Amino acid sequence: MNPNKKRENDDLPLFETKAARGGAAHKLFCSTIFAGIILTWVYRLTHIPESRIHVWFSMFFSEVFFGLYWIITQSARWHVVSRHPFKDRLSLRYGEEELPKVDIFVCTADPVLEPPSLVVGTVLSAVSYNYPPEKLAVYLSDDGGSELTFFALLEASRFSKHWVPFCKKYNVEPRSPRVYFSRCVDVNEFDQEWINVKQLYEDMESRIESVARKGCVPQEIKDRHKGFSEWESNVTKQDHQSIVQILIDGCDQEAIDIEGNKLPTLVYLSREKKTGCAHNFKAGSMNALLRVSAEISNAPIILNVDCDMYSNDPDSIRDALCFFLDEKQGKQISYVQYPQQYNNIIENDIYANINLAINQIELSGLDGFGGTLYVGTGCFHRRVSLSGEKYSGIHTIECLNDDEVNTKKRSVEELEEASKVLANCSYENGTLWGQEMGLVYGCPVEDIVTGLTIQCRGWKPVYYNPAKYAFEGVAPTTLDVSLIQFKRWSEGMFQIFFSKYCPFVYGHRKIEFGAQMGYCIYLLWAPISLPTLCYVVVPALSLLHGVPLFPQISSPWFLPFAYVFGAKTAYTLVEALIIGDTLKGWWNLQRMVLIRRTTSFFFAFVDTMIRQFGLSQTSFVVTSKSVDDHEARDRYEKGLIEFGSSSVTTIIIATIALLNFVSLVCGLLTKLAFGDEFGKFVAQLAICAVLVMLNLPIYEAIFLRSDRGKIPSSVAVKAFVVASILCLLRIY
Ligand SMILES: O=c1ccn([C@@H]2O[C@H](COP(=O)(O)OP(=O)(O)O[C@H]3O[C@H](CO)[C@@H](O)[C@H](O)[C@H]3O)[C@@H](O)[C@H]2O)c(=O)[nH]1
Ligand SMILES: [Mn+2]
Repeated sequence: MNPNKKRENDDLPLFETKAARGGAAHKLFCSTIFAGIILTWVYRLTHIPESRIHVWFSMFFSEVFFGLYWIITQSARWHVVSRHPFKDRLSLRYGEEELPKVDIFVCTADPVLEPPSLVVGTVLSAVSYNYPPEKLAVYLSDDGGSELTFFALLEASRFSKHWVPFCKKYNVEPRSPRVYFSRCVDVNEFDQEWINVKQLYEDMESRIESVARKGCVPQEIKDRHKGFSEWESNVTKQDHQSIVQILIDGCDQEAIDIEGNKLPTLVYLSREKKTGCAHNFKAGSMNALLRVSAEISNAPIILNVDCDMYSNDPDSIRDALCFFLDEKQGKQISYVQYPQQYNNIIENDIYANINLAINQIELSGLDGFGGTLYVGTGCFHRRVSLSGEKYSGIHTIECLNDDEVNTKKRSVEELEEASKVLANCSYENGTLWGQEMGLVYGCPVEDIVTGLTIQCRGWKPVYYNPAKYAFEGVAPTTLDVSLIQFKRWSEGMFQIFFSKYCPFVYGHRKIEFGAQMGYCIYLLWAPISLPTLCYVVVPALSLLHGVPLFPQISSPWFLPFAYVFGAKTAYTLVEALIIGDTLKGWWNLQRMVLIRRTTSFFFAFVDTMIRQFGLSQTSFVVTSKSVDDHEARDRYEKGLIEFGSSSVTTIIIATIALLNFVSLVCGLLTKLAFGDEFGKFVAQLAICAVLVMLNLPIYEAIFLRSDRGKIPSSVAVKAFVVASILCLLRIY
């Protein structure tokens, strides 16, 4: 390292933080909406009717909830910041040999839902980062305890000898061979070498897939690697001993690729599972990874990705390091979170997977208050903060390179034996793992609650959203899977709200108030189902029964209602367009918000309530990342919603659609002729009309479609019955 160079560059920060523009106008506009909201409340309280008070108050309750919730969502829009790292300054300041070690954790849980060929794509993208290989170690945690996954990883360790030098030589991107080769068909970019590597990859993939199809590894293959002996006893997903296999030992001089360069360490881990012994899902797996990696490589920086989240940018480790290594602010940074992005989103994003508002605005807004979320994947951590230490200001780059483990120089076998103990069920008994150490247990969104505890210990996280995606995963391609995911999330978040971790209590005086509010945007997903259900049912029913719920169109009180609705809608639309969404994308999102709120969030609310009375246990339903059904895949690509088997969900969706359709038609027929009546019911007619427009694909799925993804007639009939009963109920 040139000392002069070092000096002239030393004062410059390694990253900068910019505040978003447009503050004042935005704040003024928000105040007018706020005033409108207050006026609607005033109207409800000053115009209480003499009869049917419960109906009136259900509307009032909903409007109060929506109003307060809207205020909460503003917290994430008040102080939006963006971060910009300077990689070039980093490389001027630190030589390659001075960079810290990085451990990469990949989690998988099920060889069927998460096909091993997908998992090794992610692993291969991790071993081929543009980073000194002797400083990298990649760990695969397999909660499925599957020999199929182990076989795939073993294959990948061999293929990496060809893949890593090939990537670096030709600067291949992205570095998941699965994605890379699926994208460029038949471009003989680098001639023979390209063809060779592609052939090697395809051979490997077909071996992995044929073994996966068989469901077991043939004996002659097993005989060739000692690791398979672990599966000689009866190994099942729920019951097996700890398995640790170091497939590539970075310290070994022989661990080199075909060009003679070193390779990163590669480890397979499957922690012990015992029936009757809580394993705490992904949090448990991450904690086992934390301990095992501390034994083997003990890097001060940890990158955590889900098995479907391959690295899309081979340089992102260096970006993340700019935050941790910045002389002034770096010390306090606990984690650097990247957005969750997907590579299978189609143009007509029917399930609204793209999450633009969350990724482009809300997480940056929370970052402005020092409270950006840890979302479980695509996140770089400082090991000490993830393991539970408080921020104390002493963790600097010198400590980062503190390297005592390697000096012990133990053999692979010794390391494996020592690591197995750390991955045993009993290891955590009587310790603070899962409470004060490592990821927090007992919540299906272990990531969110863990991020919160880290912030409350004095650390400051960073959210970094680069133009070039750093990670890409697989988004759900059926309605079922998408709703399962949202149910797990909303349930886990609501559970946090009710636990000792409620940000207003737990975070009091520890994190900023804006961050406490920002958390609640997500923590209150589940209960917002109630006012939403009220708003999609009550105005429609009241319209049918001739009960007006809103001020006359000629009354001045009509204005605040119209303004609040119009301004909020315009706000979300303009925001969506500014951050790069399309009109169609926004419209799809409105539909999905309606569906999520009335199904996933509602079920999550009910289940959380049941759990409060101790009647059920926390669970974690892993989502499927493979679409074997080609017809379903076609429908996804055509933008047709796939209504699966989950009938209760579909009944709710169809009932709401039918109810509002009937109310709108009857309402128009009976009210349109009488000018005075019409004026009284304009708002209710408008609500029904909006809901009917949002639900057009639902009517299509009931009446017009004939494919297998449509709403089955049996479900449609049930929805008819439920809707009719609702219409006949004399609650008025
Ligand atoms: O017992 C388990 C269950 C899950 N996983 C892994 O956890 C990850 C996430 O599971 P997935 O089914 O893909 O859930 P998603 O809804 O896509 O996950 C999001 O939400 C989760 C919290 O609900 C976070 O843990 C994830 O990081 C975040 O990407 C996957 O890699 C799984 O292999 C385990 O390792 N062990
Ligand atoms: Mn996932």
